[in-house]
Amino acid sequence: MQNPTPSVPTPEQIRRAPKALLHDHLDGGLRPATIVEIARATGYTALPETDPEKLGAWFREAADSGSLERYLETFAHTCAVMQTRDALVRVAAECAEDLAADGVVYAEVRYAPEQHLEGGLTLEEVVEAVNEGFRLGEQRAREAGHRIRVGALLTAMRHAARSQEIAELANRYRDSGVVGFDIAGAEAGYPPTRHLDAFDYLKRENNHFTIHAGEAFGLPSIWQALQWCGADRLGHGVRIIDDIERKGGEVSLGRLASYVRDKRVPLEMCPTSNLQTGAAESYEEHPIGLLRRLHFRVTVNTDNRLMSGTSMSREFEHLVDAFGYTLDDMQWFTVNAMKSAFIPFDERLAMINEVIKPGYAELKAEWLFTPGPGTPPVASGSARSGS
Ligand SMILES: O=c1[nH]cnc2c1ncn2[C@@H]1O[C@H](CO)[C@@H](O)[C@H]1O
Ligand SMILES: [Zn+2]
Repeated sequence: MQNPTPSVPTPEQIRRAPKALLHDHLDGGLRPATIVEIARATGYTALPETDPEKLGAWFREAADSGSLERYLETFAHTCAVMQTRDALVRVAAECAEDLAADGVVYAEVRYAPEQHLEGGLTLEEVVEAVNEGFRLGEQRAREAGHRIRVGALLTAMRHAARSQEIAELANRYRDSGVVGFDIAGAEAGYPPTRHLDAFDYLKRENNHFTIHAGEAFGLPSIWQALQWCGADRLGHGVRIIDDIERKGGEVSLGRLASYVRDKRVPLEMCPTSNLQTGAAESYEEHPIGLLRRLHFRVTVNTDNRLMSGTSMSREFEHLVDAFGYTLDDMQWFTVNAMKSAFIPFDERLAMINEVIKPGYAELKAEWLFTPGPGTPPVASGSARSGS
């Protein structure tokens, strides 16, 4: 038998492969059945569908509009059912369980605490409820035979004016479950420089942050996020492709693209989400293919599992179909993500060396133990030697 590697992984191998996720919205990943149940229990009557399957389809279709603004409108319904302590604990626990069942071993999950105050919770109570949910989900995952570690990123909404407050909140909880900060929401008209105070504060505190940039808006947004705000990572960053010129087989990088590659700035790419908001045309044409070839620090992410009907495994399946990626490529993306995580260096290294690499090594060795064509069938029943 020949070593079939490097071969295209099967969906089952993709699911079992250890994965690291840096960009996933808590309010973009609820189970449709949970939305329906919480809506019923809390008296929220504005859901467009009350059958879970139809509701899931509604989210995918409504988000599939080609515009980031329309995509974001769908979050009104998920946020509406995330206004009580119990709901937040439940949603966060299910998030950790769902990611773990999909083979995610490390996740940074983000949400905007300011969007969960309508039921009377304080910002602190929101953070504590979500943290409690993540711990519960990690424990349930362990009981089900999966290992996952989840950290929270606190998001400030870019159209609002609470970023300083949220940055302080992220700093206060940095040793208890919160690993960093982010800004999200409509990009056009709301440049990241509106929130310079918050970023300056976090830098002075030696804390970490990522910025949604270069998704619906182009290079100026990426440039500001990096050179004015000092972002550690870029949420999406797909438009960096606008600073890369291709003529025939020749590729040349502009100053900003060079900077991003030279400084190993992590790009949190979310292919399916980009197709829905119009930031990319198809998986085959998604900039991730070129950026990976050019050795940018690219990572693969889900963004919003509910709105995009996706999971980490599904994102990888699409990329495997489009680009023929192998387990080695998957490992490369996963190690990139782990290197770019906001937890301490020693923990990242241990995750790479003790969890991710052994996980891929095991999958890559599977061909050695699959029975070849000449293998005799296993005898069943009474055929015992010497009797
Ligand atoms: O792809 C995105 N781009 C910008 N903002 C987003 C995206 N996905 C979700 N959110 C926004 O982030 C908030 C906190 O999780 C969500 O409520 C949504 O408004
Ligand atoms: Zn996002």
